[in-house]
Amino acid sequence: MASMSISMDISTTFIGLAKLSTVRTAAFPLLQSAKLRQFHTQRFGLRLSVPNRKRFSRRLSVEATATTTPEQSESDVLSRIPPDDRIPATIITGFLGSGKTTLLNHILTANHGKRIAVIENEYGEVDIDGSLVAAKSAGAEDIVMLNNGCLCCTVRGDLVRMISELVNKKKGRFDHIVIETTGLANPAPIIQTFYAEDEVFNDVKLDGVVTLVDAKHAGFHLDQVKPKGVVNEAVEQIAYADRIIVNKIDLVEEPQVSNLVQRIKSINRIAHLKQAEFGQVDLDYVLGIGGFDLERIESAVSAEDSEEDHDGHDHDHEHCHDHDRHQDHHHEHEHKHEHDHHQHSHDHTHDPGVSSVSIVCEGSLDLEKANIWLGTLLLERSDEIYRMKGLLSVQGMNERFVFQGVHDIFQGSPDRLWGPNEPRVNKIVFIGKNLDAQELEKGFKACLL
Ligand SMILES: Nc1nc2c(ncn2[C@@H]2O[C@H](COP(=O)(O)OP(=O)(O)OP(=O)(O)O)[C@@H](O)[C@H]2O)c(=O)[nH]1
Repeated sequence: MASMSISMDISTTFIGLAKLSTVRTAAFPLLQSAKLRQFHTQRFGLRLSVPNRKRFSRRLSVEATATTTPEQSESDVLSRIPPDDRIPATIITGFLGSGKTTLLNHILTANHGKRIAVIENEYGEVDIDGSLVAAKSAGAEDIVMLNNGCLCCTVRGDLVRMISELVNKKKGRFDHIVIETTGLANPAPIIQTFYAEDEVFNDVKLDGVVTLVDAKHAGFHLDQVKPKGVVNEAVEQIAYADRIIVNKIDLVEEPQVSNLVQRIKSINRIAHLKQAEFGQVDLDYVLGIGGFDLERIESAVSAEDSEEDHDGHDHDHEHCHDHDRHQDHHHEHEHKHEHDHHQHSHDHTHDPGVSSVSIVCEGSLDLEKANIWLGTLLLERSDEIYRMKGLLSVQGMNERFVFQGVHDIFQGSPDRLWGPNEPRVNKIVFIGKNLDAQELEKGFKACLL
């Protein structure tokens, strides 16, 4: 994989992407950082919520049966404990662009003998991750897309239905479910689904939460000071992890990785942590972890939680983002959680400045123009453009061109050939702060021939 600096020549970068099979552009070293350092460190205050203690305790009741009957022989006890043959599910989470799909593809293409069903949740209505996963996923039994909202919020009910459907219609055809969340998902409500929803709990057990952390950009997201009541998703994703993968270490120097590792440990001391490039970890690090232990997390964060005022108040979450094309996200979400010993309330809102803009249009791209437009855009806005993904139709190229960007780094490669009757449609999604949909669409369309 070649790398080049945008400062060399913006106008050759995008063309380079199109010509080389896979190219990473490590760009804008000057831009990144002064701004990053001025963010304050946010104190982490995890609020772990057990949605329904009674239901959650069902999981414990099996263990209680085993330990509260000492007079019985071990074999007698064991015979009373139904084997847990529920299907394991792994949640892959991590901030935008941290490498979730890359890890998923690694899982799907590796030789582990497991038949895996995938639930893919994309932020924005254009299904790009699904195409990228599907293209490489010889190992996947099924890939189901959840495109109309963020799993942790509006489509949580859909997740329940989807899991039930998978189980009811395809039981026996897969051994493991992998769920990739959006980069902006707060994992807590997703985790809770596995304990709170009968339809899920009876057939599926949460095997583990794997969080990808982008070694280059994570510090920026962790430092972001959110408005009062707004969840810092990057922090929560680390907080809820069983396994953490500090990914993309090829993009940074060792001291930066060490600092980040310390930082992560200050948020979550109990998760196992590995460093990786392109999500390349042993599969037994991420699959077959053996159960997400809600109580383990709960006790680990109780010290921080106890510093909050918990006296008998409701716990409301409110998230705002809407996934209409060319619009800022605003969705509202409210759910109440009951803690073991007390109730409390917090308003959780996804950062209201974060939005996605999706552009879909037929036509062929003029690379020269696209290059100049994109280069200029990123020079000015790379801090605020968290993520770009595109499936592009490039003039003179027979293959689809897959384009990915995370802040100032972007990468592209030709994908499969366009089908003979397949419309050459460009799809590009931007996720970031203060995006101007009209401006982006205008700029992109101006690059079409
Ligand atoms: N240099 C480098 N690039 C990586 C690494 N891992 C992933 N990438 C690239 O980073 C980009 C984003 O990776 P994805 O796997 O799509 O990230 P994601 O977390 O699924 O992204 P979202 O779905 O947008 O949240 C892609 O271009 C990957 O090829 C890595 O270790 N090093």
